[in-house]
Formats: sequence, structure tokens, C-alpha cells
Amino acid sequence: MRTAYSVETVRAAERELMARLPEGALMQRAAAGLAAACADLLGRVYGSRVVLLVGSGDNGGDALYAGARLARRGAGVTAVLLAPERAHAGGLDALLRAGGSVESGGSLAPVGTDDARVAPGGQGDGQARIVAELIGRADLVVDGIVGIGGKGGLRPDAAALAALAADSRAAVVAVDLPSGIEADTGEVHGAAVRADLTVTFGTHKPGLLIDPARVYAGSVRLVDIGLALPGEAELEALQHADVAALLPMPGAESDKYRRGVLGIAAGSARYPGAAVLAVSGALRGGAGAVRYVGPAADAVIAAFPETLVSDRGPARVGRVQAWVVGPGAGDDASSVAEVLGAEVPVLVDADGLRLADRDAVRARRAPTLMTPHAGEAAALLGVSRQAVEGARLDSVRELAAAYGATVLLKGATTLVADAGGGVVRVNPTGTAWLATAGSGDVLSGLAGSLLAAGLSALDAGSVAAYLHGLAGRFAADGAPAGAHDVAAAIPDAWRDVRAG
Ligand SMILES: NC(=O)C1=CN([C@@H]2O[C@H](COP(=O)(O)OP(=O)(O)OC[C@H]3O[C@@H](n4cnc5c(N)ncnc54)[C@H](O)[C@@H]3O)[C@@H](O)[C@H]2O)[C@@H](O)CC1
Ligand SMILES: [K+]
Repeated sequence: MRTAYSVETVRAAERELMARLPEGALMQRAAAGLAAACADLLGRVYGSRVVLLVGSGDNGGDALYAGARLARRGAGVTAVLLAPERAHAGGLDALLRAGGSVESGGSLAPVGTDDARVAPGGQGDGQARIVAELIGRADLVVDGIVGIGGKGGLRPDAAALAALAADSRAAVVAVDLPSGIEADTGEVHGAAVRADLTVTFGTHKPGLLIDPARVYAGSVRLVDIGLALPGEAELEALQHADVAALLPMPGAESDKYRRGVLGIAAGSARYPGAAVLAVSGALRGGAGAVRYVGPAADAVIAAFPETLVSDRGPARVGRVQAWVVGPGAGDDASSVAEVLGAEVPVLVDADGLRLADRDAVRARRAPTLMTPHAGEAAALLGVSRQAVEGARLDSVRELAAAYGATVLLKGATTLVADAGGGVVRVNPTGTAWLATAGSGDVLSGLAGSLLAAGLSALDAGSVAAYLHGLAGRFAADGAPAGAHDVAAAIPDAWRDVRAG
């Protein structure tokens, strides 16, 4: 399990550890890990050109000490100081003693404007050109502008440096996190550094795993500095071993009923394909049997003759261990209401989200898993799609609380949150290839199967997202794939997870 902790928790753990260690020991651990990651990225340290972007906090201190280590190995290292008089004194001293040099970067943005670009003719014109040339010629830029002490998007002088780094051909390594992102939420308010690699200390921060900030982080390397973190994380990402342990496996006594029967109320005359795709996901999710209820029975049987179909309403078919309702359901509100009345776990997706009565969901005693994409979540919350996409963690928690349900918010970093708070799961296997019509229907069926097998809504949602993401990668393999192909690749995803 990969976990991420809030800034507050990290600070508390740091205080506790610092009290037991000689002064500066923690920063040396961080700097050693950072320098090693930079050296790996550079390949050859000797003769390389490294520029450090240094803010006035300890994040800049990490960058300076790491820069000193690289300078001792023969790199040409220059620190661009945003606030020369407040730069970390010990780090600066170490860099200068190792042969590094210093430039001022504090007056690059035109005074009195919000324009982040370096404007010729401004107060620091000559200096701005020197810094721009340095960054333009660098092999590596190290972003030590701001770490977990940051608030909001970058200030104009820092944003000017971030823009230069983005324009340069240098690799960009962020120290702890890309400066300008919100560490606790993954939100990005204004300018932020775009890194190729982020070297983070002690634990992942939530923002490194959640969009949109995750994209700014590039790949992430965790450096152990000895922090002891408490039991419950803010965020967790399942990995192969966690998923393998949760997959339902048939035992000697299994029959189709014990393995779980999943009911699917989906599809319409207009959207029969949604029903077929939901069933295709369900059959690959391990359910002993799938009962289909709705007007697309002919299409379902044609594609999957093993499906049990019924033309009665959901309330009158035989027993099931879980329901999926909503994919392609059009305006069939009565099926949604009937399914919500069932005393088994229910997954509500697509049209079902719009048709589900909030009080009926809240009144349910069995688990409910809602699976909106950002647009559907926005409609339920009464906000814009952009508002949801910009604040995914808050949005998923708010929706879960409002409906008293577990919510899976789809996206490149799918989030799953329970109603009662607690740890939120983030899916690490997502891929842009999954943004294809019908892919959500496959996910519904798959997650529904796992609910029928007895997994909690949080586990069913996060295991399904994991397998679905992996299947999407296998199906696409560098070329576009349809939802049907994603469903067909789910068995490969299971095998891959079980192989470890
Ligand atoms: N506390 C510890 O024990 C350790 C901390 N470490 C490093 O220390 C960092 C935290 O250091 P600090 O608490 O000094 O804080 P930071 O260095 O993260 O940030 C504080 C500085 O950033 C400026 N700042 C804040 N928001 C800004 C914005 N939007 N634009 C531009 N500048 C902004 C502030 O004015 C302040 O000068 C961590 O992220 C990590 O890199 C590591 O050395 C490991 C050990
Ligand atoms: K940083």
C-alpha cells in the first residue's frame, strides 16, 4: 500500500523525530536522497550544469545541500536565490564551500504587475537575462522554491523562474513537491513548477497522487528520512499485493450462488450497448451468475448467452447479492427506485445517478456505491465540472457525505471515499486510454461483481478501478482500444495482479 499523509501529520512526525536527532540531521538525509536522485537522472554528474531555484525556507535548504553534494562530484552548480538575505544560511555556506556560485533571482518579475514572465526593460533586466541564460543552458534545474510551507500558486518572481524552467531543455527535479501545488489536496491555484521527477521526503503528500497536481509532479521518488507516521493515512493507493489479497477466489465449496449473483438493471431501447458492456465487466469480475433486467435482453443474450435475463422489474426477479443500476437506463426512474429499495449492496452509475432520490439513498442500510465522472458529480453537487476537476478530493468527500454513500469519482486519478470520512483511496493504474465511450459501463459491472462477492464498497470500488485501469493499459498497449477490448483484457489484469 502506498500512503500519503497531510502536512499537519508530517510536521508533527518531523518535530518528534527532530527532537531525538542532532540538529540538521533530517535535512542532510533529505539532501542526500535528493542528490542521489539528481545524479541518477543526470547519468554523468561531472561537468553537468545544475541550477538550483532557492526559496527562503527549508525546501531551499534541501536544494542547497544537495547542490553542494553535486558540486563536490564535479557539477557546475549555481543557486538562484529568490530572497538572498533569507536563504538557508547553512546550505548556502555548504554550496559556496563546495565551489558553487550564487545569483539573485528576486526581482525578475516586473514590479507592480502579475505578469510572471521576465520582461526586458524591467528593474532587474540585466540580472534577468543572466538568470534566463543560466536556466536555458542547464542540464538540470532543481526546484527548491517552496515545499510543504507553501500556500497558493507561486508569487510572481517565483512564477517567472518556473516559466523559465518549463521553457528550458533541462530536466526539472522538484524538492518534496512541485512548488505552487497544494500539498494536501492536489489543487493548483495559479502558477506551479512542472517537474519531470519529484523527490519527496518521509511520505507521499496527497497532492502528489491526485490530479491536477499529480501531473505537475512527474514521476515521484520517495526518500525515507526515518519519519514514524501514525496508523491512518489521508490517502492510500492499492498496489498489486493489496489487490491480490482482496480478489475473491472460488473455494472447493463454491457454487454460483456462493460466488455471488449480480443483478444488473441497465440499458434501454436507445442504449442497449450500455447493458452489454456492464454485463461484460460483471462476467469478468468473478460473479457466479449475472441476472439482467431491462429492455436490452436480446442484445445481452446475443453477446453473453450465459446471462440470466428477465423482463420483470428488479423487485420481482430472484435473489441477488448485489445490484448495478443506471448505465444507459435513460429515464427509467422506477427501476432505480426499486433497486434502491433492495436490502443488498447497490452500485448506482450514469443515468441512475440523476434518477436516484437522495433521501432514498440516505435511507439505505446496505452499502451504496455511486460512480460518477466529474460532470455527473458536478450536477449532483450543483457546481461546475471545472470546480469538481479542480478540487477532486473535496468533491468526492462532499458527495459521499451528502448521500451517505461510498463515492467513486472517475478520472485519470479515480478517488473512492466512504461517507463516514476516513482514508480515501486513489487509483494508481488509470490511463488516458480509458476515456472512451462505454468504459464506465464496464467498470460498473466489474465493481458490482465484487460487491456481490462480499467486498466492502470501498474495496469493491478501488479494486475494480485498479483492475479496470490495468486492463485499459493492456488493451490499449500504445494504440486506441474500445470499452469492449478493455472488458476482454480484465482477465489479463487479474492474472497480472495474482502473479505479483
Ligand atoms: N521540517 C523538517 O524536518 C524537514 C523539512 N524538510 C524540507 O523543508 C520543507 C518545509 O520547509 P519550510 O517549513 O521552511 O517551508 P518551505 O520552504 O516549504 O516554504 C516556506 C517559504 O516559502 C515561501 N512561500 C510560501 N508560499 C509561497 C508561494 N506561493 N510562492 C512563493 N513563495 C512562497 C514562504 O514565504 C517561505 O519563505 C519541506 O517541504 C522539505 O523540503 C526536509 O529538509 C526534511 C526535514
Ligand atoms: K519544491
